Parts: sequence; C-alpha cells; structure tokens
Amino acid sequence: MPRVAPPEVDRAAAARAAVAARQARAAVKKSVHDRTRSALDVVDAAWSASAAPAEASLRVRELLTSIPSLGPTRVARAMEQLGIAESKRVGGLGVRQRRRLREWLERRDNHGGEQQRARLVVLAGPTAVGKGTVSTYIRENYPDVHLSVSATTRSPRPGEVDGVNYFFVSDEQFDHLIETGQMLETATVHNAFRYGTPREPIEEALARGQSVLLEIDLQGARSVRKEMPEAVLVFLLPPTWDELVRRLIGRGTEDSVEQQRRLETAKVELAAQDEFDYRVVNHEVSQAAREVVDLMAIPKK
Ligand SMILES: Nc1ncnc2c1ncn2[C@@H]1O[C@H](COP(=O)(O)OP(=O)(O)OP(=O)(O)O)[C@@H](O)[C@H]1O
Ligand SMILES: Nc1nc2c(ncn2[C@@H]2O[C@H](COP(=O)(O)O)[C@@H](O)[C@H]2O)c(=O)[nH]1
Repeated sequence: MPRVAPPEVDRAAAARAAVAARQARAAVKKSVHDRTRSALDVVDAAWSASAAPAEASLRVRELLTSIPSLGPTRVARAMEQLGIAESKRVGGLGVRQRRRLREWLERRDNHGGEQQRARLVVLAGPTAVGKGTVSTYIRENYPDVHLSVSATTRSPRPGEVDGVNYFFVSDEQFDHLIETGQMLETATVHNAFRYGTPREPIEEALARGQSVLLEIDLQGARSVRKEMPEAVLVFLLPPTWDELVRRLIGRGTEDSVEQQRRLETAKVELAAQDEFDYRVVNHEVSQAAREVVDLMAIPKK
C-alpha cells in the first residue's frame, strides 16, 4: 500500500475551529435553556388567575415545538408519555397533566435540553419499606418512566389487576417463561412464591430511549447486576426499623407468621445495602419517588 504523507496541520486554525464549535454549542444550549424556561413561564402564567388569553389558548404541542431541540416526533412521543392529548391547550391542562409537564420540562432543562440516556434502575429494599407505593407513585406521576410488570405465581390481592400490578401466572406458565428464555431474572421470594422480570418489554423500552424501573427483591437485584452491569441499583430504606414494622403490620396483608418470616428476610436484606449504588430513605413517598427518578439522569458511579 502506498504511503500517504500526513496533511500539514494548521494548529492555530484547528484551535480556532474548536473554539468556534464550542461557542456554537454553548449558544444552542443557551437558546434551548431560554426557550425551556419561557415554556415553563407560559405553563405557570396560563394557570395564574390573571392568565392572558394568548397563553391559555396556546396548544401544548406548539409550546413544546417552540423549544429548538424538540422536533414534532419527539413532541408527539413526549405528549403521549405525559398523557396529554394532541389538541390540548395549555390553559386546559388538568392539575396532574400540568405537574407532569412542568417536571418533564424541568428535567430536560437540568440536562441541558438533551434527552437523558435511558437507564435501567433496580429498586429493592426490605419488605414493607414502600417499594410498591413509591413505584406506583412513579407510574402515576412520571409517565416517561417504563415500569416493568413482573410475573408471579402468587394470587392477586384485593384491588390488584393482572397486567398492571403483576402478570399472575400458574407454576407451569412460570416454568414455560423460564424455559423459553423470556425472563431476565427470577427468584423465590420470602420462601413462598416465584417472581420474575420479563425481558422483552425492558429491552424494547430501553431501545426507544425510555428509562425502566424494576421493583424487585435482593436476589433479583443481584441477578440483574450480573446480566446488565450498567443497571443502577437503588436500595430503599425505612426511616427506622420500628417504622418498617409499623408499615408491615399496618398494611395488614400478611398474617403474623408471614410477617415474622418477612421481617427475618428484611434483616438479611438490610445487611446487603452496601452492595447498592445508591440509598434512598422513604420518609415521604413523593420525595422518595423524585429521588429515584433523579437517579435515572446521573451517570452510574
Ligand atoms: N413514606 C411512607 N410513609 C408512610 N407509609 C408508607 C410510606 N411508604 C409506604 N407506606 C405504607 O407502608 C406499607 C408498605 O408499603 P408497600 O406495600 O409499598 O411496601 P413494599 O416495599 O412494596 O412491600 P413488599 O416488599 O412486602 O411487597 C403500605 O401500607 C404503604 O401505604
Ligand atoms: N426477584 C424478583 N422479585 C420481585 C419481582 N417482583 C416483585 N418482587 C419482590 O417480591 C416481594 C414480594 O412482593 P409482593 O408484591 O408479593 O408483596 C417484594 O420484595 C418485591 O420487590 C421480580 O420480578 N423479581
């Protein structure tokens, strides 16, 4: 192969080009930031008692596409995730829609207008610490997070819905899911029933850029770490041991034998908290949920 002489490098020109590129990137970032802040102002203004008709009647779709980094496809997807109809006007948003839109805009702004990298976050912790409660809060208030729905061989509790809380399956169906490679991890929890995380919905959500939350036990968290080392492991802690016992007994879904069994497992699980990347104390549900969601945005330790 003939040797090609390296081109003469004009170092000064290269440095000038790099500075110009940096300045251009900073300008775009600033304009995204400014437009995001003014979008937030419009959302707030449309809700104030003295709202100008122009702000209230603006369509959410138009408001979002006014932000330079958001094209029509991204806007359509975001609105779907936020549960806001395509034709909705800013003044016509419901309380929860408005809160979700504000939080979404704030999160984008905190990340320089960039869509944050999709992350797989595993939430584990002792029984009755509030994993299910925090996950439900996230499902209802952060629709851009995909919540994994586990399969289990236990029976539904009153109010639990198949396909929403769990996929309630028989032992034979659970075996089939394992044999056909459909599970990312499985475990027998509290020496009682089998639980497992279906693999495909997680892979699909991550591929479309959606962060995923798994609410699973310690064994499951360890298995996920082996399979997907990029996963972020979060341990949910109770404010105190006595509060944990109060929550378990207060929930009233287990008899006293099962409560004792779960508290024994809880001691083992609490001893493993140092294996996790982050710890979040569940004093208050909305605060704990926000801390968990915020962890989806920061680089893994
Ligand atoms: N921050 C909180 N403050 C007070 N009570 C809470 C809080 N979080 C959850 N709870 C209550 O504690 C109880 C246990 O919560 P939850 O069922 O969500 O726990 P869990 O960790 O999912 O339990 P398990 O692992 O046994 O399924 C529920 O009655 C719930 O309402
Ligand atoms: N390893 C897994 N553990 C899971 C999964 N889904 C739920 N769980 C954990 O099971 C216990 C009991 O749950 P409950 O709803 O019967 O009270 C709890 O610690 C859950 O976190 C899973 O897919 N894999």
